[in-house]
Formats: sequence, C-alpha cells, structure tokens
Amino acid sequence: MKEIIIATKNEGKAKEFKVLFERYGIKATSLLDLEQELPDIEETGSTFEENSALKSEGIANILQIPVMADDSGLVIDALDGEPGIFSARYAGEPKDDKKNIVKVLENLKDVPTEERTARFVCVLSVSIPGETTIFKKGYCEGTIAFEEKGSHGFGYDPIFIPDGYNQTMAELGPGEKNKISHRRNAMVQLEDWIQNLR
Ligand SMILES: O=c1[nH]c(=O)c2ncn([C@@H]3O[C@H](COP(=O)(O)OP(=O)(O)OP(=O)(O)O)[C@@H](O)[C@H]3O)c2[nH]1
Ligand SMILES: [Mg+2]
Repeated sequence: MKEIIIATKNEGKAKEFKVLFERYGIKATSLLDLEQELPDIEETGSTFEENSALKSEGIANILQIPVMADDSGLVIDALDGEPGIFSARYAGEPKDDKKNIVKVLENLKDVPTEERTARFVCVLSVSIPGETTIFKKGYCEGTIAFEEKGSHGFGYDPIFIPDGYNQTMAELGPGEKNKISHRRNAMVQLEDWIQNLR
C-alpha cells in the first residue's frame, strides 16, 4: 500500500487523514505512529501557510521523503479573526480543547446569532526534498453555537454549526464531517498529486 507521512501530532487530525486517504488506497501515517521521536516544530509563522510549511519542510528535511502538513484553525468574524492561527493554544499552554471552547463562548456571550459567523480554515502543504513546497487551502463556513453539543471530532467541533445544518460538527460525526470539512475541501484540490504518489 502507498504511504504518506503527515507531520502532525494531533490525534484528531491524524484520525481524519487516515479516513480521507483510505479512499485513494493510501495509508496516512502521522508522527504519532512513528517509532522515531521527531522534534516538536515551533509554529513561529504569522500565517497558516507559513506554519504549515514549517511543519512539512521541517519533517521532510529530517526524513528525506515527501511529507504533508496541516495548519488549521477557527476564524471568528466577531472576534476580528481570532483565534485563527492561535486556535490550538487560544486559552494558553498546554493546549486544551475544553478551555479553548470556554474562552470562545465567554468572548461571544453578548454576540447575537446573526453575528456569530465563522469558518474553519485548513492549509495543507506538501514538501518533497529538493522541490518547492505546494499549498492548498480549504474552508468550512458556519456559526458558533451558544453551548457545547456532541462528542465526535476534536477542537471546536462541539460549538461549530456548519452552514446548512442545525447540529454542531461534533453531533454530526465523522461521516458527515469528512464530506464538508475544511480539511476535505483542501484535500480534494490535491487529488492529482495524490494519484501520482508512489
Ligand atoms: O473543531 C475543530 N475541528 C477541526 O477540524 C479543526 N481543525 C483545526 N482546529 C483547531 O485548530 C487547531 C489547529 O492548530 P494546528 O494546525 O497547529 O494543529 P495542532 O497544534 O493541534 O497539531 P499539529 O498538526 O500542529 O501537530 C486545533 O488544535 C483546533 O483547535 C479544529 N477544530
Ligand atoms: Mg500545531
């Protein structure tokens, strides 16, 4: 079976990539699956693109094989785009999904439904040693709920209601999420590259 290394230590992302790549007959291996302990890459960039490239190029340079990375986050209009590239650690270190949700709900407590618009953003980067890194960006539009609901997914899924639905992403579950997610919408733009993977 063909294999791709995904430069992530996020269990939720790793799970989704396994399913998303399965339909192309490719095994997605995350850094959590590797025996070799790889360094945590510091995400010092100021855009999703910069941070994604730091991860894919950093790991590709060490392993000397093609590597894909995902830098993603939640962009909330009423918070001027926060938490954005800081989504993972919005409520501080170490990263804590529950605390992040509490902080978003607190910051939005006086914001009415029609102003709670937001989107998930995903930038995928693919780095092949000696070649220029390529980027694809995907979005998933929605609104922020007033309380957490559902138990699937990770991150902010319990408070994100995708457009066209009246349940949160965490209530919808992985089957539906993988049809509409920002990650999926970035992946489909890589299809040509994926088909040529050896
Ligand atoms: O509800 C969510 N559903 C999603 O589908 C999703 N995708 C991203 N996010 C949020 O954005 C951070 C990424 O930050 P991030 O790209 O730096 O990843 P990370 O630090 O978690 O792992 P790594 O891939 O860097 O190892 C994550 O932690 C989450 O808070 C999501 N939340
Ligand atoms: Mg990260």
